[in-house]
Amino acid sequence: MSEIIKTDICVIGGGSGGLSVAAGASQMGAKVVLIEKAKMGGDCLNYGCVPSKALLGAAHAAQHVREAGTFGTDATLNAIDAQKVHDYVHGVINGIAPHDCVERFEGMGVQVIQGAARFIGPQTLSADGKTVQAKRFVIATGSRPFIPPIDGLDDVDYLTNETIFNLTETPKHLIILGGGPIGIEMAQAHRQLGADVTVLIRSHMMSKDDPELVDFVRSRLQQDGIHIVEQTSVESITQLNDEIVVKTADEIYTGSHLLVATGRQVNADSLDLEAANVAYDNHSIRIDERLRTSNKKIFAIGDVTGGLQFTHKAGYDAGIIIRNALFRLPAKANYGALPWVTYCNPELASVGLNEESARKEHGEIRILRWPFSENDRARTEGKTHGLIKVITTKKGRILGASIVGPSAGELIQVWVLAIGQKLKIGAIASMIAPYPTLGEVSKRAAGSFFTPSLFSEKTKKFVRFLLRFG
Ligand SMILES: Cc1cc2nc3c(=O)[nH]c(=O)nc-3n(C[C@H](O)[C@H](O)[C@H](O)COP(=O)(O)OP(=O)(O)OC[C@H]3O[C@@H](n4cnc5c(N)ncnc54)[C@H](O)[C@@H]3O)c2cc1C
Ligand SMILES: NC(=O)c1ccc[n+]([C@@H]2O[C@H](COP(=O)([O-])OP(=O)(O)OC[C@H]3O[C@@H](n4cnc5c(N)ncnc54)[C@H](O)[C@@H]3O)[C@@H](O)[C@H]2O)c1
Repeated sequence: MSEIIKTDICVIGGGSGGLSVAAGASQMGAKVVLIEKAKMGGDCLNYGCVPSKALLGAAHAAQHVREAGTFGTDATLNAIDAQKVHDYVHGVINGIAPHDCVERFEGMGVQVIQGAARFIGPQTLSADGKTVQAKRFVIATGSRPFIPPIDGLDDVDYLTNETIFNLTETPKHLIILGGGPIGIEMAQAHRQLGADVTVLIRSHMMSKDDPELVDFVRSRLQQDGIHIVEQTSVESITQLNDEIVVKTADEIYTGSHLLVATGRQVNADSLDLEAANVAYDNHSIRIDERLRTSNKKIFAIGDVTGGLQFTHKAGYDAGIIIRNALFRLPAKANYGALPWVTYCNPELASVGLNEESARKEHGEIRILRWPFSENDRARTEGKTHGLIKVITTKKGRILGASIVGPSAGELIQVWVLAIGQKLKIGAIASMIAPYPTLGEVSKRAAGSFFTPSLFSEKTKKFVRFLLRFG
């Protein structure tokens, strides 16, 4: 007979979403069981956000040295030690890991089971030889790399986000399949760390972002020396000794390493969801606005629900779960003010509607732009490659904002607040921004909403009229 554990909440998956639910629920007095089959911290800590941003940190450090001459500094980049870069990346992971570890969660009162969970009934699951019965379940099992069915791919040694951060040598020539955030961040990181890089993309690079802003990223990557091939179709892949040969409809590419970054596959298939009456398909577990699955006692959050797949989205979902499952409030998820950022140089950050979707939803819109080349701080720092683009209604309600440029991920936050709080453009235009800061681009773009009426003939006439009275 297996041990039977009865609990208030059982969370499956110890990644960004699951850990947030477990920590919140246990600290608010619920009895919580957390089941994790691999590494605590999930993708973000071990194979995602943290190692990718640490690798980019190392790459940008190398690039700063290469570009130091612009500022009159005589610096030479002598060598990049790939083993030390690897150790740096893993040092960063190890530094954050205690925050997500089993001991910390057990210290909060969470019972952690290390094993793979699978449902054996609508309110029962099994993991590590134990049976767990819970009032509510939360599925937070994340996603894994989607491997496309390309002829020969299964027979070559390819990398994914789960293995690329283990490299201790710089690839001579890295071929990347995919031009989403993983492909683009990894392309720049490896190029700036000394590899030749070719990116092969079925559609356009960063297709979820505004093409006008993506142009800035594309030109910078090309300037870095990255070979980007868009709208191409990979027909076959073979390995000849140490060389990987990728054949497209028009060309043959030969590289030393291959990274597959062609999207994600949700981790739903091994949970025996049929036993729990939870509906799902290859792309996601089906949920309603309250993040309940087709079994109302079982919630699903984060990557496994498909759609937007970000750590802060999984964290936001966790808050919705706490309100629904613990406080019995009918809280609904609303992703209208959920930002996303690709952390290459220049960064590209967005929130809300883009130009195309805003036109579809609102008809007549206003588009406000301000280039970083007109920003004094960007000039002093030599970082003028970029643009802010803001979309409003005719009356000035903010619908969306995108920024490509230095620190875009930081600068977008004022727009996240504005959209979340339904502020009008005048709120940003009237903000006093310290001089000289990059953030002035937001104020200047917002201010441009009023330029046509403020400096119009009508205003001039009115001012001249008022001046007649002394
Ligand atoms: C290379 C890369 C870079 C990224 N960079 C960013 C970034 O900069 N910013 C950002 O916001 N997002 C980024 N992301 C996305 C982010 O990592 C994910 O959106 C986030 O980790 C999703 O959290 P989650 O809790 O849904 O899933 P995960 O963090 O993947 O956690 C799921 C956990 O469930 C476990 N699990 C699965 N099945 C079972 C089972 N049957 N039983 C028990 N446990 C199970 C897994 O082992 C895993 O630990 C990046 C992703 C990648 C791949
Ligand atoms: N900075 C961040 O927040 C960040 C960074 C990395 C990853 N992520 C998350 O991880 C998710 C997955 O990232 P991703 O880049 O793998 O996926 P993606 O779905 O965003 O992009 C997939 C890319 O692969 C291309 N593609 C698909 N099949 C192909 C084929 N057969 N040959 C060539 N190209 C092909 C597509 O055209 C597209 O460019 C992202 O959507 C995001 O949610 C976020």
